[in-house]
Amino acid sequence: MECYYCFCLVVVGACTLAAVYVYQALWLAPERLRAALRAQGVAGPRPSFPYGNRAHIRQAFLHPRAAAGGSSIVHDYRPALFPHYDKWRKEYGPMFTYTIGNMVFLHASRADVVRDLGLCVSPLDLGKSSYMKVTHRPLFGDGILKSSGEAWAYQRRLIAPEFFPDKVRAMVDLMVASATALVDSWEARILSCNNGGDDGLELKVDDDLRAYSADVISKTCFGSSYVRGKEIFALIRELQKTVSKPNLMAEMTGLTFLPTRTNRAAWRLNRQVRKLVLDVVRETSVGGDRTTNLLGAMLRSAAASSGGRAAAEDLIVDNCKNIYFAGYETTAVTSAWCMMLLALHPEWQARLAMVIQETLRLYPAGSVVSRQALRGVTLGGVHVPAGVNIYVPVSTVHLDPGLWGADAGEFRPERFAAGGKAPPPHAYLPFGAGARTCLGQTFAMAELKVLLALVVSRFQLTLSPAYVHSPALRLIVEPEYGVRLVLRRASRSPGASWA
Ligand code: HEM
Repeated sequence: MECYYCFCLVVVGACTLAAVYVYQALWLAPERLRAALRAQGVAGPRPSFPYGNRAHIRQAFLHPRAAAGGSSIVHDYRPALFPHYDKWRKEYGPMFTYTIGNMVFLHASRADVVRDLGLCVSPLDLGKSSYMKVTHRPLFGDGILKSSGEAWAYQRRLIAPEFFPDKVRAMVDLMVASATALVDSWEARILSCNNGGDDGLELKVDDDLRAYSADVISKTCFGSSYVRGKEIFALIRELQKTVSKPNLMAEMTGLTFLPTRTNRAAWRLNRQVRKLVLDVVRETSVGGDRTTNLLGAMLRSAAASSGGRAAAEDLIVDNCKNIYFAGYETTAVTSAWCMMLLALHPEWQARLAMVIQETLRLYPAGSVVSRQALRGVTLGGVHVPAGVNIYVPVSTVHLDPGLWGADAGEFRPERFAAGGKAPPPHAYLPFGAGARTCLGQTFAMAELKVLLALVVSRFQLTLSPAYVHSPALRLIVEPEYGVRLVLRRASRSPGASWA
């Protein structure tokens, strides 16, 4: 009998301890962070236990989203994609706090916060936001995009030199060859579908632009041909779709081993991608030290490291996936948005560089710049305690009439004209901000310029009446139904300029 009481006491004690631990982790710890922000005047919606403000977010999404076509295109996609941010910004101003599960967020759409992000130069100050890290693990692993601290700094040092301007210049010929193959194929399709006439070709350009982007990344960074990379890209895109919905329970508990349908699909895709990447690695290894591309740099670093074979393979596979994702989707989607805007505003088809910049302002592929304070930092005059996730909503900064003027929501590439009024400081961040800005920025701009210059020199673009304007968030902001254009062969070269 005594034994029974002892057992009951142990069970009750263990349950109480577990309950206290859970309450501490899910409520008291985040409440301390919220209190520190509240004390400095940073307010926000009241969270409830245990999911924080998740119900408020769901409610905000209940309103029907706008989809528009033809002349009724509105560039501001925030009411459709981020209605909760819009609502809270109206209630609490440009800096507010909210909570998802036990993760506390500081939402800040102010240029001084962007400026201060740039001042936090130590990898120990700010890391990447850990929100969705568990959900996205199959897609990003511990590669450069999602890692923090010294692990991130090491990978940045390893990868950055591969995207220095002289390296990118050496890649331009490969970009031109890939872009030429694409426009040649479009021209051939126009000719074959019109029997040599020029009534134009209706085309959903997205998949072809993805193929171009995949070809460029594959050849320049990995030396493999697109034929080999094609399978990897298709799998990564499937993986991206599979893990794009937050798995809140896994985020709060860290438990990822449950064989749910999503988990099983992600594991399968992950195994397939790993195998294919390692196949490419084995082929590349034959080139040994002579391989001068990104993959070669990673192979040399892995060979020099003392971390063992599994760690070396992880470094390579994770970063190949990261670069495929970072450099493939982003550029393909930006070029699709760019062609949509050029079709809508044909008068700009001869002046491209400003158009690319304006496209990246209206349709930045990365919708937020996200960080997590690894130790206390000061941003925009607010002391942000360690553990807080900092989200800068890029489109809100880009569309702020206080920063960009009353026409902030309109397509006006001339705002980037050389010699014109300079864009407002710390208010343009399509490639991120601070120490973690996009490594592929020069590469991406070169790739976009090469492609668009060739496209507008060969074709006149108009928007198809079938185009439906519906930006959708799938990790990056994409045209939900693709970009449908009508392409006609240009009667003469318009002489696209980089003005
Ligand atoms: C239009 C095309 C692109 C856009 C809009 C874009 C945008 C971004 C953004 C917003 C970030 C996060 C920056 C931050 O958190 O402050 C990022 C990071 C990154 N991007 Fe890009 N990117 C593009 C193309 C590329 C390409 C072509 C590559 C490589 C081939 C690339 C490689 C990377 C890498 C490695 C990082 C991680 C940097 C780090 O965390 O240290 N990106 N990019």
